[in-house]
Amino acid sequence: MEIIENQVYEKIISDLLEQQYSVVEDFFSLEQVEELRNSLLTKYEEDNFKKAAIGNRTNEVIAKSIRGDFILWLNEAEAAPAEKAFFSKINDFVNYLNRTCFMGILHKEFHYALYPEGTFYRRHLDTFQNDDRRKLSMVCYLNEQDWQPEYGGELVIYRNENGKEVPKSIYPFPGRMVIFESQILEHEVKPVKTERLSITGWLKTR
Ligand SMILES: O=C(O)CCC(=O)C(=O)O
Ligand SMILES: [Fe+2]
Repeated sequence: MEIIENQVYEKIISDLLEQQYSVVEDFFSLEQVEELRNSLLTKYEEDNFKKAAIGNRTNEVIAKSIRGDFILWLNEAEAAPAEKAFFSKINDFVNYLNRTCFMGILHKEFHYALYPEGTFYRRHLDTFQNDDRRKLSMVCYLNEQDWQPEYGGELVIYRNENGKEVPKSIYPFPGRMVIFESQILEHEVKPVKTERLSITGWLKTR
C-alpha cells in the first residue's frame, strides 16, 4: 500500500529521533479541543473521575504527595463523538508510525486528567507502573484559550544533553500535543494555580 507523506507526522518522527520528544501546536483543531474539554467537564461534574494512583492497576496506591490529579480512562468502543474523533486521529497516527517506522504499536490507553488548583505530578518515568510496553507518551492539553504562563502547570521534561541534564518547560496551551519516549524521559507537572485539563495516553508494544 502506498504511504502518503504527512508533514506533521514526519516532523514528530524526526523530533523523536533527535531529541526523544516533540511538541505539536495543532495536532487537534481548537473546535475539537473545545468539544473534548466540554466532554471532560461533563464527565467530571457527573463524578466519574477517580483520584489518580501510582503503581499498576492491581497495585494502586493513592499518594497525594506524588500526584494530585483526577483521571477517567477512556473506552474507545463506548466513546462519545468527540472522543471517537480523537481516537480516529490517534489511530491514523499509529498506522503511520507502524508503516513508516515499524514501531510495532499494538495497544493504546488514554485517560482524561484534571489537576485541581494546587496539585502537581512529581518527577517520574511513565514506565514506573510496571508496564514496559509503554513506548510513547502523548499528552494533549484541553485548557481554555486564555491559559496564561502564570497559571503554572508546565510539563518539565528532563533531557540529557552531552552528559548534562537540561530541563525543557512546556506550557499546557490548548491544542498543544506533547509526545515523548516513555522509557527514556523523566518529567514532572509543576503545581497549577488553576484547574488544568488534558488527555494523556500511551502507545504500547506487544
Ligand atoms: O499532563 C502532563 O503534562 C503530563 C502528565 C504525566 O506525566 C502523566 O500522566 O504521566
Ligand atoms: Fe508521566
